[in-house]
Amino acid sequence: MTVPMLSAEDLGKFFLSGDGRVVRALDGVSLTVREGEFVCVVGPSGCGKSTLLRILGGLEHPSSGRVERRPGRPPGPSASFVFQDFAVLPWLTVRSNAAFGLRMAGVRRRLAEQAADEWLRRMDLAEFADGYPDQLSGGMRQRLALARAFTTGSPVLLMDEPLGSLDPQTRRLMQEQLLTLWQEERTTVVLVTHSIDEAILLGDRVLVMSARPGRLTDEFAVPFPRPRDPGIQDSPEFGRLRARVWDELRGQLTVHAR
Ligand SMILES: Nc1ncnc2c1ncn2[C@@H]1O[C@H](COP(=O)(O)OP(=O)(O)OP(=O)(O)O)[C@@H](O)[C@H]1O
Repeated sequence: MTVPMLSAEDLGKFFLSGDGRVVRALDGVSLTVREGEFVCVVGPSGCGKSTLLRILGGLEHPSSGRVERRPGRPPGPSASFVFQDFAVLPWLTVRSNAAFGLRMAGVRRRLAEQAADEWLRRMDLAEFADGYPDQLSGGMRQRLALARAFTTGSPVLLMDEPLGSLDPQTRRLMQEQLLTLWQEERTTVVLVTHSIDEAILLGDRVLVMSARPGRLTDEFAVPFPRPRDPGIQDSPEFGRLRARVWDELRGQLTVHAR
């Protein structure tokens, strides 16, 4: 748990908006994510959470600062993304979608599909393997997106509000499933969410970001032992931590609203 898997030092990011203005999205963001750690990031809308995740995963270059990732073990992509909008490919079968990340990494079809089938089974999607994503419900499509990310065997999963478009009941079930899966896999995860409860339920640490330009303003260690029972959400200790995180986040929202 002590080996750094991913670290960012003094990240800054500027964008040029459509009307020629400079948008400062991130400023002085430094963080270290240890191997096997589950880190959640909360912050006001538009504060740069997705930008941070994209930079951590190498989809975007920072304007300043740097990111260091430990090379993947076993060889393969160094990070896999899971997005809110499922990002499944409608013209590919469910199996080919699950195998997609590995295929893109150059793994032969048969091996990639074997790995995909195993993850589809674990995600209760085995019977849909030959079907297409439009035959799946929203929750099932998001399970498919998770299956694809886990199938890659990538040591780091970067999740951008992965459960954000699910209805509350499905979201709760998915949180429980993610909790169980993570406990089995211990993959290093950075997850962006708007839900404080989700961040505390899933994470080892909750990082709070300021309104734009995004900076990390505070972090909270989550004291609940693993394996975690989703029932902890009803405990007084959970309530107290929720209140502390909300206090910090509300400060940032208020600054933003002024
Ligand atoms: N490619 C881009 N070009 C111009 N501006 C961008 C680009 N990407 C992001 N931005 C701007 O940078 C800021 C941070 O965006 P980002 O999507 O990272 O925020 P966020 O915290 O993930 O937002 P939300 O919570 O609403 O998903 C926003 O003002 C956004 O408009």
